[in-house]
Amino acid sequence: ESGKVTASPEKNDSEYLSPVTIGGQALTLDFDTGSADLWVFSSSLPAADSSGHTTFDPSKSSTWQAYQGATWQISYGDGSAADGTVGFDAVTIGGVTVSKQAVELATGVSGSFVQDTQNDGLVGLGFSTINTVQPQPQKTFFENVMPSLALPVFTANLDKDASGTYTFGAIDSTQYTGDIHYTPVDSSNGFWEFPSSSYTIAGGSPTPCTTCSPAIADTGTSLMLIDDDIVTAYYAQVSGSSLDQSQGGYIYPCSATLPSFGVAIGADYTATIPGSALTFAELGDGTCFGGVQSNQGQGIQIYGDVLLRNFFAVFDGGAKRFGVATK
Ligand SMILES: C[C@H]1CC[C@H](NC(=O)Cn2ccnc2)CC1
Repeated sequence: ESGKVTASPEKNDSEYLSPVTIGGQALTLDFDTGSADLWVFSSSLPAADSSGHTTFDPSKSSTWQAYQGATWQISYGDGSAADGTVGFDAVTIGGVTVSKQAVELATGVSGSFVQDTQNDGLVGLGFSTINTVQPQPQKTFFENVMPSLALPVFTANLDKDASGTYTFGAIDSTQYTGDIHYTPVDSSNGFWEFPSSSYTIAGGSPTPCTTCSPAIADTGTSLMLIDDDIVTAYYAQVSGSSLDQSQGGYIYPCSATLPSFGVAIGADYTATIPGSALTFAELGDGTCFGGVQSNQGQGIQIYGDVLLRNFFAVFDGGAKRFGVATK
């Protein structure tokens, strides 16, 4: 089997939201390859926290099975967090169903989730070694459905300020051009992680960097969070740019011309993003906030939506590899 769903961008393409049905209830969730918990706003949340959101009410699902005593709590790279209880229910994405998927009910959510009223929760598409359910980590939707998919893959075809597609179980050749360039994935940290040991700024042949941190493909992160030395070298090419503490990153006059930025996807492909696609947001006073920002020395580079929306991306759970193609 295979299925596809729309991925609709929020403002500034900060996240992409997709329709999911759980126990017959429709919610709008953020597919996140950088985590492995499927959690939803629940009817047990305080009304002040769930106001504006669609909530899942287990008492209204005839197929809900509570997982007595199980709990979960997660915190994300942007400082957001959520926690709660667990059960099992039928989860359908694009017509593909897992009959007994672990569904984590939020009884607590941090402020940024409360405010993001279009987002009713997350579908983690990382590896279940980082699932936070206690006493027993639970498998992701993709891990559960993989054996019944025509191909053990899902693809992300995100777009700039336009709806894209997530597809499970097929690689739709109408969604990309040329070859798909794959790299093996090291899933030992729970991420779609691969080496990225060269880069380009303003084109040219790639600069090797033996000290460059490995990278992860993370649909749940808006920006590209890159090793500090590379980010410094990038904005040295942007006239009028500066590191603005209050905004929390590099800003520049929106009239500036940004150089292209290319990053290695494994050993033999450089994914190059044109400068015109590297602004994340206009701050409203003629300055712009860059899509390339520092990873604050985290020892991992996070290739989020600023990269992914420029390519067709393949997450291959069968061969444990990640691939990109132009489109
Ligand atoms: C080390 C990495 C740090 C960045 C992590 N990404 C996220 O936190 C993405 N996200 C999801 C919800 N809100 C933000 C992935 C791990």
